[in-house]
Amino acid sequence: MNPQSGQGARAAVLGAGSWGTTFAKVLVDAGCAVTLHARRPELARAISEDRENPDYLPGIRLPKGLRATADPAEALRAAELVVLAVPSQSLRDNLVQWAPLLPPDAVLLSLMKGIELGTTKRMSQVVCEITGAGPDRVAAMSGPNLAREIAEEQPAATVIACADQQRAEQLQAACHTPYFRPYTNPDLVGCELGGAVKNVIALACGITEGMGFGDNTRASLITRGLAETARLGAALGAEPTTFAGLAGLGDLVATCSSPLSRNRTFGEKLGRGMTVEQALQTTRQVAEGVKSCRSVLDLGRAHGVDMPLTEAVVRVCHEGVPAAQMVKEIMSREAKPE
Ligand SMILES: NC(=O)c1ccc[n+]([C@@H]2O[C@H](COP(=O)([O-])OP(=O)(O)OC[C@H]3O[C@@H](n4cnc5c(N)ncnc54)[C@H](O)[C@@H]3O)[C@@H](O)[C@H]2O)c1
Ligand SMILES: O=P(O)(O)OC[C@H](O)CO
Repeated sequence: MNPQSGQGARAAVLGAGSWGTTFAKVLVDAGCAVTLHARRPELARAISEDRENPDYLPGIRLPKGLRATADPAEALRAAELVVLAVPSQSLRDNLVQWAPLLPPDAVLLSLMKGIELGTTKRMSQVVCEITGAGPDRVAAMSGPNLAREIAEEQPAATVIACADQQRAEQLQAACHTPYFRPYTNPDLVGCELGGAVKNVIALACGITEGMGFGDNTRASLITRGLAETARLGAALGAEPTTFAGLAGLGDLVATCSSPLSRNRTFGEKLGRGMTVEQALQTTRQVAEGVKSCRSVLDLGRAHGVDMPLTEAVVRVCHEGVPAAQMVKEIMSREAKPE
């Protein structure tokens, strides 16, 4: 990548779901040369030739310059920037296959919002572990970024988090368009935690929405969800101000409020009485919080952090506790100062 500016970088985007495809479009619109990797050849063909991803972004016209391939080696050839956009729990397996194909100096950008089950690692930690890349080459992007709105070029902002400020600025330049405004932040831990925990809180918001509760309930969940995210962040060395920013409050508000959110929608189905298995059958895209609620809770427990909303979501999603009982339990917790 050009050391002064990431503009015009050769980029590979691995994962042609809704966010990978949308971000590939953003990069093309910002002037990068982009190849998108889709697992299925027929989807790669539709993206390259019909300029549409009918499975994940139907009706969105993709830019002419966007090429897609089902061959990861072809996507990664001579890439200066490698963008990772697969479900969090499948990153490790995918990356083990892709690692030998990665150009040695490529910058690695994670778009994922989850915590790995079993290891409780953040996605950038998994990337460093599998690829051997140092923290100066690994970054994460997080913020209020519902894919479909951005694919429609509705204005939005985001955060590029990297320990290396110059790297963060390169990435900022690589994806800055008239409709997509990236900020930088050196707090990788805080930005990644914000993205992972908001999915869990969005599930809680969806559940209460499905039960028929309104805006006071949602605002209470957002605010107390932010409090437990910030507590976890403090225990892990994040900057408190990150949680007041786009990757914290910004993403919480967007995800907890939007009918486009897969996590909120999933929660709504649970709140209306579906089981997790029934809800899973109705959705093709990933709702990260369903799995990450357990790893977030494990992370909190390992650091002695109280995360009552996360715990409540785990109980509904994985322990068969009815949503109504969960609400009763949350509301009757010991009274305390804010
Ligand atoms: N969609 C959004 O609005 C959005 C916005 C910001 C961040 N994110 C995050 O980006 C990441 C990717 O999300 P997405 O929305 O693109 O997901 P998606 O479900 O729309 O697509 C997932 C993609 O990963 C691929 N994949 C590779 N290995 C897989 C496996 N083992 N199982 C399932 N799919 C596999 C799929 O083929 C598909 O192309 C998630 O962590 C999500 O939280 C999404
Ligand atoms: O659709 P969701 O719930 O995965 O949320 C998408 C984005 O993370 C919103 O910023």
